[in-house]
Amino acid sequence: MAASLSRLSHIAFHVPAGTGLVSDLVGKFRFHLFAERVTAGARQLALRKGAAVFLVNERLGEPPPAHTFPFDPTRPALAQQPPLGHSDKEFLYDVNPSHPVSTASNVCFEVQDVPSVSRRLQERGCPLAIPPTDVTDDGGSVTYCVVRSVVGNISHTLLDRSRYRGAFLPGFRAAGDVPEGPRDPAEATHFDHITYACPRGSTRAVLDWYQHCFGFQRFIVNRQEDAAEGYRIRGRGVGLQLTAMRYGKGSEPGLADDDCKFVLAESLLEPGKNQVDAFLEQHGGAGIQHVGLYTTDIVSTARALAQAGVRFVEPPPAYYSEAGKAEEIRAAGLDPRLLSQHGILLDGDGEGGGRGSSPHQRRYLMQIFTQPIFPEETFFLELIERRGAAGFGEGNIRALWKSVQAYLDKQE
Ligand SMILES: O=C(O)C(=O)Cc1ccc(O)cc1
Repeated sequence: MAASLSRLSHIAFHVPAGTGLVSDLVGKFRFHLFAERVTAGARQLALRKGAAVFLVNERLGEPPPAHTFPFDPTRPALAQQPPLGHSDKEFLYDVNPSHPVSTASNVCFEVQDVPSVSRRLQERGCPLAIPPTDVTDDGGSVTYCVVRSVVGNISHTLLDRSRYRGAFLPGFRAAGDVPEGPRDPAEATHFDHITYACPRGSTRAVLDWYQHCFGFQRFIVNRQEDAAEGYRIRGRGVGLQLTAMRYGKGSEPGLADDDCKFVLAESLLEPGKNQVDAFLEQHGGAGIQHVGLYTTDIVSTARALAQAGVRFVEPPPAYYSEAGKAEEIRAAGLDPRLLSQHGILLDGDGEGGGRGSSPHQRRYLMQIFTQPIFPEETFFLELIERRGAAGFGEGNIRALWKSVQAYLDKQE
């Protein structure tokens, strides 16, 4: 039997000190710092927004921050590790990825029984980077292990925190201020999805690995999707293949609405620059390209984050005047001017959505994408509000793709 995952715990970044990630997450994205661990060589900070938790691992005492490190995308990433002077024991609960650029590289899950999950993974041929390990402090103890995935630098920490009552994990102390007052309108509730940028032709092997090791199951993101190939959007300058998967929870058959989905994105051979290939080149291989934060009120969330300084990708100028777009937005009970003011995209996912359907059938989603949050064209965040649509829509993806392509062309 595959190893069974209970729920997503957090997503971890690895960055050199001084990248500004923590101050951006707090000041612009309105995450709240709630726990920290500091050693001579590392700072680990846990930040929360609703149920979405990021762990930022900062390497201290390291010479140049990522944007001044002379990264050469034509050489293999692993040959270019910056000259670090710290031991790989500095980061608790993770392997040290020593990645040449800032990266989100660990998706951590809670599991019920780490030793049994580790045994199952080993039986399935998945070697552990860190075997089952106990960590204890005054709040109790946690057992964890780490497995490296088959995708670029992505690892998975698997942990059992059922015997722990502290702020986050043993070794961390509570930090930051607990937010007071009314609920923040910019609040996001949880991680909706995590999208991996994958090299061309690798999706099948990735799906097989997650299915084999963790019992992930494929799910359909759009009615137009081909069962063998995934959802392919191509032509007019776009070439993208999406395949989605999600984890089953042991004996529980379905997924709760707020469970995080995983999306594998590959570029298809089409002329011009694109977001997936730019990621692979500048990140130095496959990895987590973006994370979708779920909100129940995307207009308020986007407005609050923009006011705090978050920079979003601007949709192509013609997006809101495309045939039928304004009617589609009005039919959803929304004001096209309001969405265009904020740059929010609206689309059906091909399942009873979109134009021409009667209002009670309409299922749609709204999305807005941030610009990359590091100096490279790599990781970005997304806000997503779903009204019945569980997948993704072609219109939104085309709009994002075109905007990014125009931007990348200007960078030449
Ligand atoms: O729309 C989303 O959030 C997706 O996850 C689909 C997607 C994947 C990769 C891209 O470069 C752009 C869009």
